[in-house]
Order: sequence, then C-alpha cells, then structure tokens
Amino acid sequence: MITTRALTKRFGTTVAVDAVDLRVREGDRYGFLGPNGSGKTTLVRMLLGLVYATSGEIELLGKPVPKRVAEVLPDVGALVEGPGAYGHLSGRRNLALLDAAGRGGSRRTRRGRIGEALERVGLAHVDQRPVKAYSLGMRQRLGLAAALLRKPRLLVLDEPTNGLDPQGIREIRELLIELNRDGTTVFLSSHLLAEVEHLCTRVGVVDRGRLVLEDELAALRAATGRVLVATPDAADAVAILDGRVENRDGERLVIRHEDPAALNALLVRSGVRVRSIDSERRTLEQVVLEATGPGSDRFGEPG
Ligand SMILES: Nc1ncnc2c1ncn2[C@@H]1O[C@H](COP(=O)(O)OP(=O)(O)OP(=O)(O)O)[C@@H](O)[C@H]1O
Repeated sequence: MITTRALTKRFGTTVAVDAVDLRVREGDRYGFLGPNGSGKTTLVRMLLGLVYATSGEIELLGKPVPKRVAEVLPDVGALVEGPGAYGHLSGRRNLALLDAAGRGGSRRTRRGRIGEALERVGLAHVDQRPVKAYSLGMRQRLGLAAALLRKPRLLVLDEPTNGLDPQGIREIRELLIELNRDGTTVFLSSHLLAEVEHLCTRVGVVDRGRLVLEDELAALRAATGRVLVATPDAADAVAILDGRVENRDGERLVIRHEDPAALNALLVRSGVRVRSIDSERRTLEQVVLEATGPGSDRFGEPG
C-alpha cells in the first residue's frame, strides 16, 4: 500500500527525513511513532505529494509519487495537520463543498454519503452548527469525516487524536478499527506510545528522521521468557521452584519459565494456589527505548 525507498528530505542543513524504507501492507493498522520534530509530518506530506522529497522513492497503492499521485488520491483519505474548514459554514455544508470538489460519487447519492460520514465520526447531531463553534476535537472529527467521504482504500492520518479528550480518542480508535475491519488500510502518525499500542497491528518507529524499527506489534511484544504469578502461597512456590524465582513482591512472583500452562500445572499439583498467571511481555515502551537509546524519553510527551 505504501512503500518508500531511501526517502530523504532536507530543509537546508536539517535532515527531516533520513533514508527511510517504509513498508505498509494492505490491511495494516500501521502506527508511525516518533517524538515531536522527528519528521513524521514531513514524511506524511511527502506520501501525499504535498512536499517533494530531496531524494528517494515513494509508491502509493502501487503508483509512483508524486508523478502519478493524482491517479491514487481518489482512493486515499487524508487528515494532515489540523483540518481546514470554513468556520462560518456548518460541518455538513463544508463536507458538501469538499464532496462537490472531489471526483467520483454521483450528486444523487451525495446527501446520503455526507450523512453517513458525519454519523460515523459522531457529528450527525451537531451538523448544522457553524464550524467556528466546534471544539478542536470536533474539527478533528470533521476532518476525518472528509477523509471518509469516498470510502478510501487507504487512510493517512497525521496525529488524528490531537486535541481530543479520552472519550473522543476512544471513539476515533474504535472507528478506525471498524474501518480497518471493513478493508481500509490505516496509516497514522503519533507521538503517543499508548495510542499506537492500543490501535495498531504494525509499528514503525522514527527517531531524528531515521526509521529505527519496523515490525508487527505482536512480534515486538514477544514473551520475555518469564511468567508472572500471583499466589497466597508465595513462600511455598519459592521453595518448590528452586532458584527460578527472580523476584518476589508479597504475593507476586516473577519466575523464569517459558510455559505458563506447564508452570500452572506444576504449582497446582504441589498444592500452591494460583490467583493469576501470565507470560511477561515487553511493553512497546521498552522496545522503543531499546531501539532509540538515550534521549528517547521524549516519546509520549503530551503536546
Ligand atoms: N518547511 C520547513 N522548513 C524548515 N524546516 C522544517 C520544515 N518543516 C519541518 N522542518 C524541520 O524538520 C524536522 C521534522 O519536522 P516534522 O514537522 O516533520 O516533525 P514531526 O515529527 O511531524 O513533529 P510534529 O509532531 O511536532 O509536527 C524538524 O526539525 C523541523 O523543524
């Protein structure tokens, strides 16, 4: 869906995007994660043909960008850097203007199409209010509705939850998961680890313009080879497990073991009551910190 090869953008002496090889496949919910200023917006704008690369190649839906971007844009919904809208017009009217300006879709089905997009982003009940009375979150949703008008195969979203409250963030997440289930590939940039961890199936981590990591979230969050156990019989468990307990904190134990099911059977057989048991997994935060090294505490800062 999206492939870049050695994609680079310089602004004077600043290398905003540095030799990035990105691969987004059909059906992905791809999280492009990086701290503020790491080059996300620049890359997203290049993908859409809004900014020219200094060097490197981009393919969007199989076509080279910017050369043939006009052919693929009708299949791409985009939300980049704060949705632009006419403040004195209603949300519905804004969408109607956008819809009329775009290609595809007949006039006859316009009303339904716009209504459906507003419904999907939860704006149907306020659609007559002028956009200048909208909160930032409502504007963000309107931008998303605009991106949905033509039922895109690919959605490209730059920080889509900026300015939304936790409830709004959850609604957008659920909407994106639903759209993805219906076949839309989702590519979004974010500086929030938790957002990407909750929403995405595939993750690319960018740090100072370089892609330092790209993989399936499930692979990144592989089991650590330890099992977390909670038991009221912690002392007995420590005695039985003979040196394999790495840490004990009251009822909670960290045990070196590959297989929680086998460990559970062993403990129960030995008369140890098990309240909970699970494989320990690395968090995305740990993975990212390892990949980016010192200074990467900039991830996840609000702003
Ligand atoms: N038009 C421009 N002229 C000069 N430098 C620019 C321009 N656009 C971006 N930059 C620089 O390129 C780098 C990457 O910026 P970019 O906006 O792409 O990062 P970002 O990860 O999207 O950050 P944010 O989330 O804050 O927008 C920054 O150092 C920025 O100052």
